[in-house]
Amino acid sequence: MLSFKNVSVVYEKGEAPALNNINLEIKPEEFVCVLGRSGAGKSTFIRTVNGLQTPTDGRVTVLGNELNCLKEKRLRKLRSEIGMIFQHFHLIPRMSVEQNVYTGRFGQRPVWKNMLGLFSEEEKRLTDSYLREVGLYEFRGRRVERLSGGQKQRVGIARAMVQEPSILLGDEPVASLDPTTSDHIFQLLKSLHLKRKLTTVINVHDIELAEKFATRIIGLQNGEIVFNGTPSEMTKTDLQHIYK
Ligand SMILES: Nc1ncnc2c1ncn2[C@@H]1O[C@H](COP(=O)(O)OP(=O)(O)OP(=O)(O)O)[C@@H](O)[C@H]1O
Repeated sequence: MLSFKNVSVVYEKGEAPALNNINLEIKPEEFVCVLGRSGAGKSTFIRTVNGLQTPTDGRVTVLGNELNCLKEKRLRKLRSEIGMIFQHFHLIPRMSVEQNVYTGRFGQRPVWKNMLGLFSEEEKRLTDSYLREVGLYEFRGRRVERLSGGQKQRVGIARAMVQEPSILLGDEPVASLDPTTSDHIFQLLKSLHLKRKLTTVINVHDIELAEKFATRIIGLQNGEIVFNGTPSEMTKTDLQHIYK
């Protein structure tokens, strides 16, 4: 599903690599949490999966496509298979919940249809169904700027899901939320993951959330994988190593 072969990312010549010779396979339907200190390379890792960051060395293969070899059109098509959620939501504050969710379809439609705001019955049905699933159907007409952080992240999740992705990526999606809301968001992510048979990869700072929800944990330190195993395999020593 996802494969990293000797992948390194160096942002500035002469500086330490943000990712250093990563070798990794992620299989379909895994729920992977990536742990690591600030600056360990978690965001860089996620960004290499959807082609937002090009590796300096090595090969990233996603759904059988080697990213380096893809032309813009194929990359765009592949990205429509990859939903993404963010720490700061990346929503359009003055637009409604529903309109924000519709933008998840933009990558799969001609630009003129997006500009005219024309959506098919199928797209409307999909949007309504995900708004119900994330618990925001009653709020569909409300401007996003009038929502709480947890509600905003639910909009972000619905927007990612209307793409009907097979891969869901999260770059610290709960870092701005309180512990209870974070747990609720993870419960939602896990239920979508199971129901839609997603392959999910999420960066998270909260060790307890990773232990509770992940099927596999990857620990990064200084751009290298220092732990790769199930939550039950992760010992205190492993954690000390990740957060050293
Ligand atoms: N656009 C960039 N240009 C130059 N250096 C960068 C860039 N983005 C990240 N870095 C550097 O790469 C390293 C890894 O950063 P990255 O953001 O991937 O870590 P992270 O684990 O996601 O951190 P955080 O938890 O703080 O978000 C850091 O040393 C960072 O300073």
